[in-house]
Amino acid sequence: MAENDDPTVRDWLRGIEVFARPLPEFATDEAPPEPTSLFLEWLADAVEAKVPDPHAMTLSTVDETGGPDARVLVLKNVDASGFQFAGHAGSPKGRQLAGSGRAALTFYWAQLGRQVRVRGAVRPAPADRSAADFLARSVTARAEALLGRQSQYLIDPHERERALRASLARIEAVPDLVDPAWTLYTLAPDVIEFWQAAATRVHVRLRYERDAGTRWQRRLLWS
Ligand SMILES: Cc1cc2nc3c(=O)[nH]c(=O)nc-3n(C[C@H](O)[C@H](O)[C@H](O)COP(=O)(O)O)c2cc1C
Repeated sequence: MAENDDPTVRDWLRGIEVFARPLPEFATDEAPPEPTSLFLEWLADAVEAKVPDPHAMTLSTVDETGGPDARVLVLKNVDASGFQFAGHAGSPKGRQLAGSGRAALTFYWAQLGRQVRVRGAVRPAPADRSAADFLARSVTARAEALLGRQSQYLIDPHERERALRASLARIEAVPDLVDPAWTLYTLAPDVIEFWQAAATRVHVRLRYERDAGTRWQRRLLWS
């Protein structure tokens, strides 16, 4: 059978409805001059609509060969400096962020038919802020991070259990132990797009682009 030639799967996928629910209107002429307040408004709407894990987002990066990579992370904060998230500097995403210095974030809030896309330069936060983020994590999450082996092959699950126990013991002995490789990153956006689905399929798109200064330009996009 040729690739992608299974009519059962194709028909099954085609039969799944998309955007078949009441969706909000997006009055772009009422959008604020800067995107942060609109993002926070949409995030609050997602919380209100009980979207599961509304602060989960896809972080996209490129590796040293230009190959794309992506994974889901939680958003830690948003302020005038940008979007913050945290991870291990020695992980694949940490190495990719250090290499290219740029990334993209994607949020999708299905209940509301809303997508937000963010692009920009990424910088590590000062060590004290990364440390504070690390110490705010659960003991197990800290113990796991201290292993510094994220995304490596796991050959022996028993070795992982042993290493985790040793890591937990280190934290018990020194409760404010910090992994210096745990890093809070800030993505300073230069482009943010707000995308609102419509049942008519005439979707509404508004893109904020930062000009050479710090001002934002708002532009509608074809859908
Ligand atoms: C909902 C959700 C939230 C996650 N949050 C984080 C996070 O905040 N930081 C993190 O390093 N990994 C987080 N992960 C795990 C990442 O998706 C990923 O597996 C891990 O960071 C390794 O990625 P890498 O190999 O690209 O470095 C989360 C996964 C999910 C599904």
